[in-house]
Amino acid sequence: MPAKLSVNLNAIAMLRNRRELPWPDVAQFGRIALEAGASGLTVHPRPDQRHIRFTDLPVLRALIDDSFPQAEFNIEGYPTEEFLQLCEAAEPEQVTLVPDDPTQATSDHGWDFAGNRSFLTDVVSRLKAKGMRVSLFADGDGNAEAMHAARETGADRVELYTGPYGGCYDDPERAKVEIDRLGRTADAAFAVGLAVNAGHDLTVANLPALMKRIPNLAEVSIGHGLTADALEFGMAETVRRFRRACGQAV
Ligand SMILES: CC(=O)[C@@H](O)[C@H](O)COP(=O)(O)O
Ligand SMILES: NCC(=O)COP(=O)(O)O
Repeated sequence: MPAKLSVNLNAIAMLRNRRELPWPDVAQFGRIALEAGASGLTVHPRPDQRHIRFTDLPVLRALIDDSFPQAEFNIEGYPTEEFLQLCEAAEPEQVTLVPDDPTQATSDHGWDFAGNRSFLTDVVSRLKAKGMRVSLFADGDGNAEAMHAARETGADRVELYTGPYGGCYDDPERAKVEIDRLGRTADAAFAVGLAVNAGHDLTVANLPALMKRIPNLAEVSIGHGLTADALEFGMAETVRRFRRACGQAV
């Protein structure tokens, strides 16, 4: 079964926020992704709104509802009261809870499930009562007990944090070690009845080996690598368009 692809729009939003201008248009890039067959859109609104702004959420919700009703909206973040209220207003199909500190540059670890059992159980139950699927960001460290504890919170899925694997792009031997750890974590998650997502620093180059070890991955969410490829593969045509606008014969 192929994994679903949810396109993370944070990097597009970060480019937009460099200027007080409405481009690149986050919703337009979401539309392009969904027209190209992506299964859904992911955003990770951080408290300082440095990339996704809270006002992006209803726009993306409307895009999916009006034009891509089969697609899913996935909102990721640390479950503050503000974040939970944003989710309740945007009604994403999936919420991915991430143990981020507000000052973190990006997500870099999964939950301590045992240490946050009661907090996570309350949050999961609040979101599920409103019909949202809940996924919990998890280290891919092969810890089977952590998957038991994740299951006990009532969550539906875990999202394996693949950053350490993504960081092995120039070290195939270390990549094999990380794949093995991620694979053992996924096995433990499946054994307790959790479905498994994965994300962070995934690329066209590193996805196939991950899919081979975890063929039942439900979904991958990808932003940074996918946006980098979009720039690379769209650059030549864009330069030609600008040359035409300069009056050049192209
Ligand atoms: C949970 C996760 O791995 C992604 O959401 C990642 O944190 C993207 O966030 P940034 O785009 O802010 O780095
Ligand atoms: N959940 C991970 C995600 O949405 C995207 O992470 P990245 O591809 O931007 O590293």
